[in-house]
Amino acid sequence: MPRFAANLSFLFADRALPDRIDAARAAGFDAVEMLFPYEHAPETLAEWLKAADLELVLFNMRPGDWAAGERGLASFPHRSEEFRASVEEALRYAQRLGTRRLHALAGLAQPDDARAASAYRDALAFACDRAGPMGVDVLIEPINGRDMPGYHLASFERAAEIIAALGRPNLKLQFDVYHRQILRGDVIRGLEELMPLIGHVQVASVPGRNEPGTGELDDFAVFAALDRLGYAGFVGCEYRPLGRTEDGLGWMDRAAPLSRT
Ligand SMILES: O=C(O)C(=O)[C@H](O)CO
Ligand SMILES: [Mg+2]
Repeated sequence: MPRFAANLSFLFADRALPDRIDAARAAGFDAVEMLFPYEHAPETLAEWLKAADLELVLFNMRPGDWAAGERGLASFPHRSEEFRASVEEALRYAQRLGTRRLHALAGLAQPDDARAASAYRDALAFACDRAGPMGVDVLIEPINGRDMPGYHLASFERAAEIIAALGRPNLKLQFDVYHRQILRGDVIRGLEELMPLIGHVQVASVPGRNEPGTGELDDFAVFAALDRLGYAGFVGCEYRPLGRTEDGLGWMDRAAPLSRT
């Protein structure tokens, strides 16, 4: 079964970050991911993670003013300096924390806005060229318009086209099973077709975005497909627990009965 990473922006969210880290370890995770690490110095985060023997496998570049509703900078031509600074900052964190995957959020701009599309490609090329020599992948994630209305990247086909067009080996797809099911369905076929492009997978039930196994999809069949396809990366648990996180982790025993100690 795949290796699961606890998303610390979603799981154990009723406590402070150091306690979330400890809780993830206590629950049997070896790896974690989070939306944004920037409230804490990288040295502090590195200490907390080391003490819990956890790997931080993914986080996002700064998205602009998240609290004000911004959802990324990469598709705004007039904010390219800010985007580039966010790449440098994320790479500083990644180097200190040993993180090999950074998600670049596109921002809220119509998918058919040609200036936004061109700025997005330029921004991704810059990020990849900076990250490549450091062994870091840049990820792009199609996000459904119900959760994020107006998001620039709302199509798996378009994500694949951008990856092909840019020709950067470290530009990868973040395949979130939850978004895929809402945007497109055909999840396992999507994994089969897109596997060579996939750098990270995330999971949550549909439609509730809760624990795997609580929605309309057979998430365990999806995990089995990842194994069959030889997926060697992580599956981020990016779901909203229905109750206390610990009380809802029974799905992990069903998914990977031998991996929790
Ligand atoms: O919303 C998601 O699915 C994500 O993975 C992003 O990081 C959004 O911020
Ligand atoms: Mg996601």
